[in-house]
Amino acid sequence: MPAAWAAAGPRAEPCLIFPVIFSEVFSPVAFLCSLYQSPGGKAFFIPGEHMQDCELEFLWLNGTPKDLPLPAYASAAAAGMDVAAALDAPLTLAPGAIALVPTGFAVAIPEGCELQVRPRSGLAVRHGVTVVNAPGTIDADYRGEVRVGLINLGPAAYTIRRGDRIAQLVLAPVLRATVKVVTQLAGTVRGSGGFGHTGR
Ligand SMILES: O=c1ccn([C@H]2C[C@H](O)[C@@H](COP(=O)(O)OP(=O)(O)OP(=O)(O)O)O2)c(=O)[nH]1
Repeated sequence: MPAAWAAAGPRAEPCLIFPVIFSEVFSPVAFLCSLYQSPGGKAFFIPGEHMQDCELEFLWLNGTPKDLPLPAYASAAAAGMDVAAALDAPLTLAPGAIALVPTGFAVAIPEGCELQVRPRSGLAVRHGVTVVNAPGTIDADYRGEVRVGLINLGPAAYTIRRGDRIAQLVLAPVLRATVKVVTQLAGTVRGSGGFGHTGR
């Protein structure tokens, strides 16, 4: 995990220091979404116990349902919380069909983070049912119902029932850019080569 996030390097320094100072002083929650600046100038996420402190507020929109679980991690180190369909009636997705499936809740995400709506690999590989806009983005300032856009890419119709786990929610940090117009970009070896220019 830390290696996967390691990347920002010295140029990210100004935007990394603020969240650390801010979070350490004001918000233990936001701390988890912050980057830590090492003496060597490399940025990385602090692994370990801090990552378990982040609190997401969930609000059931139609009262707490007796039959639906809260989004939950299925294993000790799972990255995503499985989320269940809050359907009133079964929904059959014909091959090629898309449906927006309700979850029955809204969330308040710590500023500086997003929730990604990602497919469950079992559903995708076994039945071709996946998140059509994967990864869906739940913005920190969104207060509407979280919904999951599903598409059936498989050859057979697939029925989703209330309580079925349809996707997973992954909390992730957000870096926002300041856009600056320039007349020339710094040169690189790759230059404008892309779209397979290095071969198969
Ligand atoms: O899978 C998703 C994706 C988005 N949303 C909600 C939360 C998100 O904050 C909002 C807007 O999503 P997005 O910005 O991806 O959609 P848009 O088409 O650009 O809509 P908007 O113009 O409202 O931003 O819709 C979901 O509930 N599920």
